[in-house]
Amino acid sequence: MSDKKPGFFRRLYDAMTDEPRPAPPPPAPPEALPDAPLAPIPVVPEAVPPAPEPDVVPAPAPEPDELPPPGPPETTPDYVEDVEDLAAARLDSVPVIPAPATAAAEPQGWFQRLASGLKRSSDNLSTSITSVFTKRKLDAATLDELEDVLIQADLGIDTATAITETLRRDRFDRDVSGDDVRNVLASEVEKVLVPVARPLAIDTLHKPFVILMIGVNGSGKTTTIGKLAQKFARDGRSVMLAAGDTFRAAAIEQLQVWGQRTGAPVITRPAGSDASGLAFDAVTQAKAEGRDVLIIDTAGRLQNRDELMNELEKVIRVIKKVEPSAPHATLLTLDATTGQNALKQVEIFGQRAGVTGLVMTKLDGTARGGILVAIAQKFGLPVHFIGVGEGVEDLEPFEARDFARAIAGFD
Ligand SMILES: Nc1nc2c(ncn2[C@@H]2O[C@H](COP(=O)(O)OP(=O)(O)OP(=O)(O)O)[C@@H](O)[C@H]2O)c(=O)[nH]1
Repeated sequence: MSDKKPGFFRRLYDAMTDEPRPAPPPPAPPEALPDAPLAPIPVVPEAVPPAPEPDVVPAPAPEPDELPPPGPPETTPDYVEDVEDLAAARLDSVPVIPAPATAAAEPQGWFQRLASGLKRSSDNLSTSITSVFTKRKLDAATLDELEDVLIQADLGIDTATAITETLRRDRFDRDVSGDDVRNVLASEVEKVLVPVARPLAIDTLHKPFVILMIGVNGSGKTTTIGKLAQKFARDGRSVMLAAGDTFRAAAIEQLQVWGQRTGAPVITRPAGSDASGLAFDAVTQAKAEGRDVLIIDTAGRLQNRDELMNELEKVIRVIKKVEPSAPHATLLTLDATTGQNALKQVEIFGQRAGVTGLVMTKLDGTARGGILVAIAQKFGLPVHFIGVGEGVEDLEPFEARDFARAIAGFD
């Protein structure tokens, strides 16, 4: 960093935290790429409509008597909430671009879906960048303003600084257009994302390969399980699902519907049953049947609810009693709309449950997609998939370049 006066958000952040910013951990060692996808099998011949179907599955909102409400936890550090509030206030002043219609007349490619899903994030950024770079030579004040814009877009301090420092080095005192800035933005974001964009490798030596799906309430665990089951079934793998969200009857039914669609048997117990007992039975049965993949759902829990996190630890201990190497992947689903709170979720779930990879959902219709960059920068955890809608085709493996270009607003 130079000795320039930092921008407002940078100063605010620095004033509110005296925690040193940890260097991101080195990326995990490379894994073998997954097997090449096999030709689709006729397990699910019909097109799968967006899930859940309202007439079959009730809306998956948590039941107030049984679960804490979804949303940010009470333990969010003050500085995060303050920065988030200020950022939200600024972002709210930007015109809202409606979320893209899900039923397009022509089927879109993945990049188009990603770009239109991220349109609110990229439009907010582009609008703010354009307003900073109107007929100006690049000077220190402009760079400060740009840094604030990038921090407000949830990209994180380190990425914001990298972008402004690149511009300072290469373009200081020269005319710079919004497009120039967006190009630097795309390239710096891609640099951050390349090490974390790693496919979920299914190690066929494990039968079953056990995937544990965890996250806060409503973050998209069950829907993601359904989408993954569909992908695995298409790849010719035999999949079993375990309805480990035993808190909510609706979650059990929701998973059963996905099981019917994908041809995967679903292990269930009555609502209110012990989740670790169900996990034990599911691993035992999947082993006995020689299944390729077992995906275990869990109840949504806020990361600051200690007793619920204890329960999650117990589920993992019990799984290990049947298969010591399992779970082979512990995937944390993150709802992109929660913004800065997602950082806390990664930290605490990582400590308590040994998260091995991330799935970020709901990148469609949020202006806060930049948070994925801050998470990648801070934790270096693999990001396996991203979701930009409720339909089965709206979850795809995470690609650094596509995401970087989409968030910078390139088509
Ligand atoms: N727009 C959008 N909605 C999504 C996406 N992923 C999931 N959803 C929706 O988010 C809502 C919650 O998803 P669930 O899969 O039930 O979430 P969950 O984490 O299992 O919820 P709990 O069991 O309550 O913890 C559902 O209405 C999903 O259809 C996504 O990528 N985009």
